[in-house]
Amino acid sequence: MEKAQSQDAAMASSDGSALKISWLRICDRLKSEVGDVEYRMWIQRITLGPLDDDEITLYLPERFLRDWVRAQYGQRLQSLWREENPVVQHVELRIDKKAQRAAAMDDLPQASSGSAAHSSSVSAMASEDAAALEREEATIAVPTSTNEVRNDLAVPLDRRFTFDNFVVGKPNEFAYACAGRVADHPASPGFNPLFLYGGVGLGKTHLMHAIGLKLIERGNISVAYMSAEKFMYRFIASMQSKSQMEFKEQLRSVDVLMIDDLQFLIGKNSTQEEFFHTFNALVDAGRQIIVSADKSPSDLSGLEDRLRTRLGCGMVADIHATTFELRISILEAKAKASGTPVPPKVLEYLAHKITTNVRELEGALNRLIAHADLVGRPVTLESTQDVLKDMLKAHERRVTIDEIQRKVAEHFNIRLTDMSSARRARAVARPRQIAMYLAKQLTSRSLPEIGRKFGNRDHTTVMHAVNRISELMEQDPGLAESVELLRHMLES
Ligand SMILES: Nc1ncnc2c1ncn2[C@@H]1O[C@H](COP(=O)(O)OP(=O)(O)OP(=O)(O)O)[C@@H](O)[C@H]1O
Repeated sequence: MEKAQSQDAAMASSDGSALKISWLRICDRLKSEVGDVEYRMWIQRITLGPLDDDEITLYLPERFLRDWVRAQYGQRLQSLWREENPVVQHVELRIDKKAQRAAAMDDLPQASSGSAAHSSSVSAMASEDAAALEREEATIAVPTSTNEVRNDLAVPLDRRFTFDNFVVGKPNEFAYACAGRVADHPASPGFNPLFLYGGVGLGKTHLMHAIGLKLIERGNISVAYMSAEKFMYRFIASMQSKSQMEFKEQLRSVDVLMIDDLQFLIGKNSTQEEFFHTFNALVDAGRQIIVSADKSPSDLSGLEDRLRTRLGCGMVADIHATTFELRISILEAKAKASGTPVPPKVLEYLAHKITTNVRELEGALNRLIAHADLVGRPVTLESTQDVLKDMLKAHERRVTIDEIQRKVAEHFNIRLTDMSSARRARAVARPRQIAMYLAKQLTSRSLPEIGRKFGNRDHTTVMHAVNRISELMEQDPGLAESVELLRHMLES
């Protein structure tokens, strides 16, 4: 009787609709754990396959997606399935063969048949991607120079991002000089590739565009600029539309290739490989490559070694965080260009309050100027405090993972490097877990982002740390007090 019941339960939980419901619930849970961006990028690409005994198959359309999902979410998918549906004990991640295109040049396996139901979901995905790409294309302005690449590969350059509009100070003078040199003498020895790196909103894109604009202005040179993300989507789209050769040829035909935010390619092995071959082909042919990233080549762990080595072979230039003096100079230049008078004490106030990046500084100034124009009153310190109230408040409260790591390391008297080290001794591992817990509580970072900041740990490790510290805080008042004290120090 009991056996019959459990068989019934197993059947009920393994029929198609029960599986779909389980899968939807798992997707919801993953979405809240990993955040919207990661979810859309990876989990949403998965389609549900059949259940065979106790093994559920999940499909991904490309090898690199499959490998990435397996490495990042494999264990978590398995444990969520086990929780949601006791019939499922194992999760198998497979490449959907129908989604692949026969491509002799490519490293992906050859196409073969798959299930009809599944192939329709994949072609739906392919057309969804194509539609997204079309929408993107539609929002891209038409290039105004005949020298720009006239294919669908490159994104037009922003004409405001010139060398003249770039304010130079100690933190960016070296990068500025290197960019100027490449604009004057592209592909010269020692400057190919040019690798620009630095924190968010510090002018990397601006400098790349400035190089491109100057080269185009001088004439007869083709420049292609795109983000690494766009490179990846173009690459995938070319596979889906069987136009890889065209994609490769277009890339290899440019004189200057600029790829922004290269860190996006971390973990995307097939796209990295494609980029590596493009890189070699262009450099060997005496063309210029310019790359930007948030870290130096040697710190971009997750990129293949051979690619990192090649990226570091030319000129590597760091853009440092802004100083107060540079922020003031940037504000003065932008205020002057706007034509609206802004008193020096307002500029000083902004430069003191907004220290994170130039994009935010610029945004604050633009808001003040727009407000003054709209109400027809001059900008004053009082109006600044009022207009930017919410923005300034958000700045005051913002806590970064770096600060959390520093404070926690100081508090427990451990080395800062132990926050990302592999050491497992309790004296190090517990403070690290506390720092992860505080990062989850005090920042809006997703679990994978937090994991990356702690020595590229998996998001499940972060989740475990968060749960463990919550439990311990209930059991151990001493530990709860330490954590609360740290939270208070970080928030005040
Ligand atoms: N030194 C500078 N002088 C003038 N404007 C600057 C300077 N640095 C940055 N900016 C402006 O700040 C904004 C952000 O810069 P940009 O987009 O180049 O940053 P980024 O380093 O590429 O950031 P991300 O990491 O987000 O890609 C742009 O509007 C840019 O013009």
